[in-house]
Amino acid sequence: MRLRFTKMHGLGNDFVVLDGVRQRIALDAALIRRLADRRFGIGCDQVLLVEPPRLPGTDFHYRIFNANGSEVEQCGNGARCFARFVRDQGLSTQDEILVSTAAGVIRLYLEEDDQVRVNMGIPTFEPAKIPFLADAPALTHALEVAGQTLHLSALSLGNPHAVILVEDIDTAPVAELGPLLERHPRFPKRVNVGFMQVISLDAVRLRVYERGVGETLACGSGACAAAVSGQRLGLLGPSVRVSLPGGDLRIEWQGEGRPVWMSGPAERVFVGEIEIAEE
Ligand SMILES: N[C@H](CCC[C@H](N)C(=O)O)C(=O)O
Repeated sequence: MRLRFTKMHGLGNDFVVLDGVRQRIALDAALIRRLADRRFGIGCDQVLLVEPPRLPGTDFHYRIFNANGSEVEQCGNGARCFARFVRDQGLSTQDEILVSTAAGVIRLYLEEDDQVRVNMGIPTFEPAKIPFLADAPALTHALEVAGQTLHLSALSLGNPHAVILVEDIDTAPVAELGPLLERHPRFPKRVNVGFMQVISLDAVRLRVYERGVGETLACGSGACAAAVSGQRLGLLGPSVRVSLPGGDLRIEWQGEGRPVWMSGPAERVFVGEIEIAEE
């Protein structure tokens, strides 16, 4: 069977986007891993599946799969590419698109200058969503990792994030600490790990070791998690430029109980077809 796909990226965080509205697609973890494989498949950090709406008042459903085949609740860079995809494919003519995900409903806005703005929902510090915070939602928590005591913040944007403050992201031990934290027992659903260097009240540099992938060139939900954590620590204001290795995102948050807004680009790279085994 031939499966049509579109290759896209948000600041180098790259995706295979599948139209599940006009083609019937049965995805399983093995097929996801094959599509994501940079040698034996197409290659991407995540596979995004566009599906017909499941909730009244929404325009689409959005499923997200990490390269390791795990299905997850949220993908910020992917949401921007989702909006660009449905417009380019003629699946929608709207500038505002309401999409249900495993984490709830997100609202996407296509803007003139090829930017996409996303209401990423309200960050939560509830232990039910981020069990790490079961011992009271303090602002930072000490955690022993590889003989070091790390001080990290933790929160959920639908998907789980830990954020560590570092002096310089260029020398941050991302490759060493990322995998150890990603699968630390205190994060039973594993976790995305952000290493944040605060530059000023409205600018940070960030690297993210993503759950189910490894370090990516950018992480939209990770940028939101970093900006929210920094604001709660009194280090950042309500509007932050987050500079990731792949480029910059603008993140805005008006405080507890309010949604986080993310603005940034979404690019299409190529379209193609891949042979997959019949069902
Ligand atoms: N690795 C993430 C999903 C993708 C998030 C990232 N690509 C983004 O732009 O938010 C997780 O397992 O929760």
